[in-house]
Amino acid sequence: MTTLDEAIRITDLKFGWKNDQTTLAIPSLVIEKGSRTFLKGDSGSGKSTLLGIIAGILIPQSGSIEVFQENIVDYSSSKRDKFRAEQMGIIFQMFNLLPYLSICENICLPCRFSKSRARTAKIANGTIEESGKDLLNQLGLDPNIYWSRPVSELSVGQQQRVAAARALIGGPNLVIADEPTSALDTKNRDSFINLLSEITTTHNSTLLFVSHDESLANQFEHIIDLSQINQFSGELIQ
Ligand SMILES: Nc1ncnc2c1ncn2[C@@H]1O[C@H](COP(=O)(O)OP(=O)(O)OP(=O)(O)O)[C@@H](O)[C@H]1O
Repeated sequence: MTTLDEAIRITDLKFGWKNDQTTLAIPSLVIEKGSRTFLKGDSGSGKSTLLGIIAGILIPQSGSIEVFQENIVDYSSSKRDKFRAEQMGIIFQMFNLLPYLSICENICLPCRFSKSRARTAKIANGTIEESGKDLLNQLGLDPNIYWSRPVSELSVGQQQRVAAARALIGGPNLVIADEPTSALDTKNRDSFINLLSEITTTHNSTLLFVSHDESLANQFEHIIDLSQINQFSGELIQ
């Protein structure tokens, strides 16, 4: 059972991309509500897979994944989608911006799927759009220049920041960031992490951050090494 202080509780997780292979076998993992955690692990060790499971995008073969006291494994896929839209802001490794939408439309999208995030954005800045512009500005992109542009015109580092603004709008309870700084220079990377910390602290959001760059780990309260918690030893999933 999860307690009210917990954002995520994973119990007896087993996941394999194919039924006869195990990628993750995690007996137990607990992440406290409001904490900021750095998840590290070698390339290919399963970090993105674990984030996909926590986000309810991937379903494990067995185990329970409780997010804010709800076992999302038991949910239908539409209920999981709704839960994700309400509770989570996700910066995907490949950004997943919608290329046929403008920057403005991409950033404001979560507020179309979540009333509570729309409400929080309006309370913060008057309108959803102003909230998006404020985030974009804080991330170092001038909204006067970029707001109405198609995302296809952006550099990779700029797309990463638009993806971050989309994840943060409306203060979701859980922010999941998969290599969110890989395309940023040092200056933008540091201000990005500061902003992520600031916004998640303001909303008492839980932050789960994945990066190859271990020099970033000291900016987080908790560090989880996937190789320490993943008991996968090559056995088949039973
Ligand atoms: N869509 C997929 N289909 C089949 N296997 C996959 C798929 N995605 C990942 N894998 C496999 O799962 C394992 C874990 O991959 P994952 O992307 O989770 O690792 P990672 O730790 O995030 O790596 P990186 O740091 O390089 O992004 C790898 O062996 C990978 O080949």
